[in-house]
Amino acid sequence: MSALEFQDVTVRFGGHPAVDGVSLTVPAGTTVGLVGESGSGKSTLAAAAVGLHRVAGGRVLLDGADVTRVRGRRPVQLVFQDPYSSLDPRMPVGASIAEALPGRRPRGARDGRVCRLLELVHLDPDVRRALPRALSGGQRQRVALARALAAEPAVVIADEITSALDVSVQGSVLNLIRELQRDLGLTILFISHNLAVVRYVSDEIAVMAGGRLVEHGPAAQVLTAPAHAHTRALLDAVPKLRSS
Ligand SMILES: Nc1ncnc2c1ncn2[C@@H]1O[C@H](COP(=O)(O)OP(=O)(O)OP(=O)(O)O)[C@@H](O)[C@H]1O
Repeated sequence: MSALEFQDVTVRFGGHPAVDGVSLTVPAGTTVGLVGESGSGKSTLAAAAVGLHRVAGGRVLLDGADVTRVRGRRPVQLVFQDPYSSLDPRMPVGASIAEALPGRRPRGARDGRVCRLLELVHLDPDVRRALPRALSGGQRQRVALARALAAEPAVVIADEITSALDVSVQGSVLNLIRELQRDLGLTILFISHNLAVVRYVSDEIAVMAGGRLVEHGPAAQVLTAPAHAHTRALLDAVPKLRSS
């Protein structure tokens, strides 16, 4: 299990800071939910952690080492809202997952590993022969998770992974996230604009607004005693928040 640590991270686009001095730790083996309205900088922070955006200031550390400088195998895996962006539409999903497996292994061993990864995300191993377009949105998102797990990551960053799904499917993907976190001891940064969704999976909740982190604490505390006006506004946007 590994901790992911953003230390005073700044990311700029054309001089404008989209992420402005954010410090946030995702403790090993826990899920931290990151919420904030559209444009608050959540995705930019996530992309910085996997080297997709250059960090203009600060550092992103994995167990104390700068993760943006890691060569080869990526210990931090990012799963997006739209699995089409991570799955090649012309490639059977099994091949997409196999591509992400580390190291060399015989074909039979690769196929066996792909089947086990599909089972882990509760898909029939036969799905490996299908193209992404033959699958439902929820199934594609499960394949994207299997592909991320194939890389044997220490940390998974899930960026709005349920936002494009029907509400009924959202619940089953959220259950899967909880299960994977618990069974594999993953460290997860779970990003969503929807506080109700974040609440369901998170040990801690962090809130971004205007590129800055404005609130962070245990999930129950942030939800019941929000300290910042932005958090209260996000809570007000979820009128049907039920207790569980
Ligand atoms: N590649 C880019 N080039 C220029 N500006 C960008 C780029 N990516 C993001 N931005 C800007 O950075 C700011 C933060 O965007 P970001 O996508 O990180 O926010 P977000 O909280 O993830 O919102 P959303 O959920 O809508 O994606 C916004 O003002 C956005 O327009």
